[in-house]
Amino acid sequence: MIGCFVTGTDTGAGKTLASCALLQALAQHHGRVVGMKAVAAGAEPDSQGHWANEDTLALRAASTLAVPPALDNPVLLPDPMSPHIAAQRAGVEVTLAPILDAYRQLAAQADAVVVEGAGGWLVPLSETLSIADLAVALQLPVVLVVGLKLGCLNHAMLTANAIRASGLPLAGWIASRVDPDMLVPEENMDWLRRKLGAPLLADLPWQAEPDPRNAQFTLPKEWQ
Ligand SMILES: Nc1ncnc2c1ncn2[C@@H]1O[C@H](COP(=O)(O)OP(=O)(O)OP(=O)(O)O)[C@@H](O)[C@H]1O
Ligand SMILES: C[C@H](N)[C@H](N)CCCCCC(=O)O
Ligand SMILES: [Mg+2]
Repeated sequence: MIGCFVTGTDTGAGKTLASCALLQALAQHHGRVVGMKAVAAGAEPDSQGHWANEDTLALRAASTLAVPPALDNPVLLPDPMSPHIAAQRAGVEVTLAPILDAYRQLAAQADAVVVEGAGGWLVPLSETLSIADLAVALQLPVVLVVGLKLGCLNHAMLTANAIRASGLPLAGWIASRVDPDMLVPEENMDWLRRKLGAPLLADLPWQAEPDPRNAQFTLPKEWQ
């Protein structure tokens, strides 16, 4: 079973697009791949009028294994804001146990599980819990999505250092070209390639209408 935790340089870095593209790349080698939005903040009614999070719906569309919502999105908070505040406003406390339990159930059915975080690495889930704590509890290798724009070099290095300090391996990184007007993108990519110390798994071009099917991946050997 392959599992990984997708984090980003920030919210809006392109984690959902990258996670969907990663699911599709994994599906070329494995039959049952499933995405998980462990903690979602922000919900809208879906086509059947059920409340759902848009990242969860996108991950579902890129998965080959259909599972109940309690497994691919164990924590759904209505308000689109930092999860610790959304949870407070919903009158709930985010805890690890139900998320770990849902992940175990997914891992028992799937060949590959891609878990998307929320925002960046140190985003709070509660007064005492962060996204990093969740990734550590899951004991998953991490994929870092770098939203390629001015400022991302600092965010990428800080995040890579924090991931390694947590004891988890950085399995690779994905560039998502979120800013079509960025100056010297190739020079920035060159620096990240040399300094992040992990393989570039995919370089997602800027797309007016982002579609995960447009991605070319180089998966780590153990994921093929
Ligand atoms: N390569 C790209 N080209 C164009 N737009 C992109 C690209 N990557 C991401 N985007 C857009 O940037 C916006 C933010 O991306 P996205 O929602 O995937 O971020 P995220 O990291 O998943 O954030 P969150 O923390 O909310 O989960 C979206 O509208 C997305 O479609
Ligand atoms: C609501 C949003 N789309 C994300 N899911 C949550 C982003 C939290 C960011 C918190 C922060 O770092 O300030
Ligand atoms: Mg997302």
